[in-house]
Amino acid sequence: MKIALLGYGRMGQTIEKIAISRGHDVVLKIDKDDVDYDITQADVAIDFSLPTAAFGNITNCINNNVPVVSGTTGWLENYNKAVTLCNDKKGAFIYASNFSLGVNIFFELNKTLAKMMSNLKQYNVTMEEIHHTKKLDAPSGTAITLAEGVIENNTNYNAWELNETKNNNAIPIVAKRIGDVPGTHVVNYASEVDTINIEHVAHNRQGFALGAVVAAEWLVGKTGVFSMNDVLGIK
Ligand SMILES: NC(=O)C1=CN([C@@H]2O[C@H](COP(=O)(O)OP(=O)(O)OC[C@H]3O[C@@H](n4cnc5c(N)ncnc54)[C@H](O)[C@@H]3O)[C@@H](O)[C@H]2O)C=CC1
Ligand SMILES: O=C(O)C1=N[C@H](C(=O)O)C[C@H](O)C1
Repeated sequence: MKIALLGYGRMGQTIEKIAISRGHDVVLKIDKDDVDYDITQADVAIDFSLPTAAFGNITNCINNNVPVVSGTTGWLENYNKAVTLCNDKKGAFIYASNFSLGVNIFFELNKTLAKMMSNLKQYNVTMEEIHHTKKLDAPSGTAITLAEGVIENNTNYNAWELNETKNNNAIPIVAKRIGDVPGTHVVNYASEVDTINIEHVAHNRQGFALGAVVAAEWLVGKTGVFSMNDVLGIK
């Protein structure tokens, strides 16, 4: 496959190595100063750019009929517009807050635990995410997906809040920025007598990058808006 990388930072460079090792050609490496390029030379584009750049990159791909995978976080106020455009143009698009297989299993574990805890009002849920100091957005996209997983499956919560909660029905998410941490997420249920924690720790960026390349391989030839659950066959 001919792959365009939209964003050639930490993730773009990791994805390039994995794409080449799987037999693909990286035909475009687009970063902030590249404004004039022909996206149609690629079979598929993979966007890991900035919150302010992702929506423009995604719409450019859809408008040019190039399937696009995006892992950029922090731009989701425009997600529904991207979905509408993709459906109107009969394009192909996948966004995931986290492309790693392990986190996608963790998302399912989180939903199951949230359901089990729904009737146990003595437990309060909190979340913590830890990332490197260069990360621009907070809370992480993954923490937002985890919070949404609790809200959909546990009637005690209907919102999330960053750092402090003023609302009893909101899930507090604490965001920490430390060194070069690739990504750690903890979901914690605490009562007066005990605590249950589930935790995912990324050891490096390889899992995110491999998942994005696998998603790109899966997307080519399809029409529609998809999720990592579609790629991984998770119901
Ligand atoms: N969904 C997932 O599995 C993962 C998502 N991410 C997200 O991916 C994004 C990128 O992360 P990193 O690579 O660590 O960041 P980074 O800062 O290392 O790379 C982003 C690159 O995008 C470039 N850029 C700026 N404007 C651009 C434009 N208009 N078009 C293309 N590139 C442009 C920047 O110059 C930079 O080189 C972040 O939003 C991060 O949260 C990161 C890891 C995993
Ligand atoms: O910025 C990062 O590095 C990461 N961002 C994603 C997020 O916001 O959830 C995924 C991963 O945790 C790494």
